[in-house]
Amino acid sequence: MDPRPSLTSEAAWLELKEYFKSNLDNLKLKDLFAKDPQRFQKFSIKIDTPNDGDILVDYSKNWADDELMAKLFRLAKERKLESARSAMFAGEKINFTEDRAVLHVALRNRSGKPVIVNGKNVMPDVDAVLTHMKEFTNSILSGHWKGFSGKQITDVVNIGIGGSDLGPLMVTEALKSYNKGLKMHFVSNIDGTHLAEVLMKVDPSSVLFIIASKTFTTQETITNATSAKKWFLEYAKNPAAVAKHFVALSTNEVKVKEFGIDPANMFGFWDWVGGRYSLWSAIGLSICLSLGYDNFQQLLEGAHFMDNHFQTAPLEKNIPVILALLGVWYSNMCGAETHALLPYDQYMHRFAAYFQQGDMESNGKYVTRSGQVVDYSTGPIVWGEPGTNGQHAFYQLIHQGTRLIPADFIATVQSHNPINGGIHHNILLANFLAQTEALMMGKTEEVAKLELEKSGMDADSIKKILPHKVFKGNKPTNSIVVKKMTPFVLGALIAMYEHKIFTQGIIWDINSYDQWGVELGKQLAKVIEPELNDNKPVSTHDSSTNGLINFIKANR
Ligand SMILES: O=P(O)(O)OC[C@H]1O[C@H](O)[C@@H](O)[C@@H](O)[C@@H]1O
Repeated sequence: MDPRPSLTSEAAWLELKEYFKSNLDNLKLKDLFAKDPQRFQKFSIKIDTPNDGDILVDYSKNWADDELMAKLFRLAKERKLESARSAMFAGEKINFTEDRAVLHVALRNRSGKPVIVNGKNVMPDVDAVLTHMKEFTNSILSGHWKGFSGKQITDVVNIGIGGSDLGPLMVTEALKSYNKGLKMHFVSNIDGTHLAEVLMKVDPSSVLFIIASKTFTTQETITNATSAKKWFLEYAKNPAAVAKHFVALSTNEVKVKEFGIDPANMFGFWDWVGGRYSLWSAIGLSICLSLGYDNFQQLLEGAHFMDNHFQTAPLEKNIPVILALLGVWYSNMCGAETHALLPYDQYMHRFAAYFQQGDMESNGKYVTRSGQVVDYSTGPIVWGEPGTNGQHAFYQLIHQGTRLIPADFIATVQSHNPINGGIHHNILLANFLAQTEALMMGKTEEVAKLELEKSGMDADSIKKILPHKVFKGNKPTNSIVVKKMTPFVLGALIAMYEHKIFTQGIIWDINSYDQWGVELGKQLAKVIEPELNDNKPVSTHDSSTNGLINFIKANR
């Protein structure tokens, strides 16, 4: 990709700044709706999936009108978004700090077309790993695969961290109703409690450990895997039994062998798959085992469907592009610092946690691709919890706090658990709808006053309480509604956010695909770890770090 001029010198950027200053008062949500009866039709997009119903993205409750949208699309064009998108899909090494292509889209490429990396079509390798995953999954689920004592596998423990944990965990939870019978467990934290708690629940003769690590050098994962193997061998006694109970997902065959896992039990992937984009690769093996291979394939199909939309829809009708541009508007022009992801779906309780890595590790960068320090903000803080729990916890601050918090509300029309005649889901949906309406409409002083008067309150008390009862409203939200959370639809939603992150990275001119920021803490932990092995006081750090280390040593 060519070097880009500084973002703050782009004509569209300057126009947006000006628009913010002179027009924000004209972008009040209530007025925008009053002015234009067609606003919902104009500012929403429905895409029709082949078998899983429509996906509706309603972005009409945003501080945006036609003129603003036109400026945002112009910004995307000035930043050469379309050619950057082609570069990614064509396998150019857009992750230049690691000299790597960025091709998670190849992992779910169902088009039959080749994808070339370093002059080689990678699709045969991708398909070979998928076939291996399919065979293995079928053999485990059918009970054909037996443990060392002849028992079938009943439990799967995925040991990984970051991208080798969050994706499989989020998806197996989000699609739990498709589970084929295996009990799924995830161990990520180096805190021995995480592994110890899981080991208490599983039987060594019927457990399968999946050691998931792109590099196979991550300290947490290798330590957890080593402790799991030690625990397993205490029961199995025979090192040959490891082959029946340990498999590896990695790009590093040498390290996998060194750990003692047979390369026949290794599922490979490649350096052009970023950790936080790897659930589509062999890292998805626990997803396959939980949902069955056909459902995993549906997840890939859904993502591919969204890849096609992102590649072919005009910018003005392109969902990831629109979500990204609105995010840029709020972050860079309106001063928003965070973005909330609020799924009204209990199964999606790890969705925000997943995209904390997806977004914050991708776009948490302060240096442009050409090495300049940015003079604008980049990736937002991403956070969220499922509705309605969030409503009873932090929504107060969204409704009446001082900060601007753009939020995506996500809901499914149909529930996987329509218990008690569907009343739960009706109430859930009513809350989903009411919140974005309330955030937009607010409650004026007049309305609040009338309500208090009607309740019979005296004038003095009304005066005291009235300011606290007013909601300013005008809080922007997106609503994303799908028919049902199927594997296909979830795949499409994940890919939608991936491409949103890509688009924002291009606007901000940062490399969204490296993660050097996670290294420094790891390096320092390696220095400190041996210092904890004796009781001698330490004085080589700053006084705070010395004080903390010495407190720990004195209290062991
Ligand atoms: O799969 P691995 O190699 O164990 O890495 C696990 C994680 O490590 C680091 O925190 C980062 O590089 C993440 O992006 C990665 O997902």
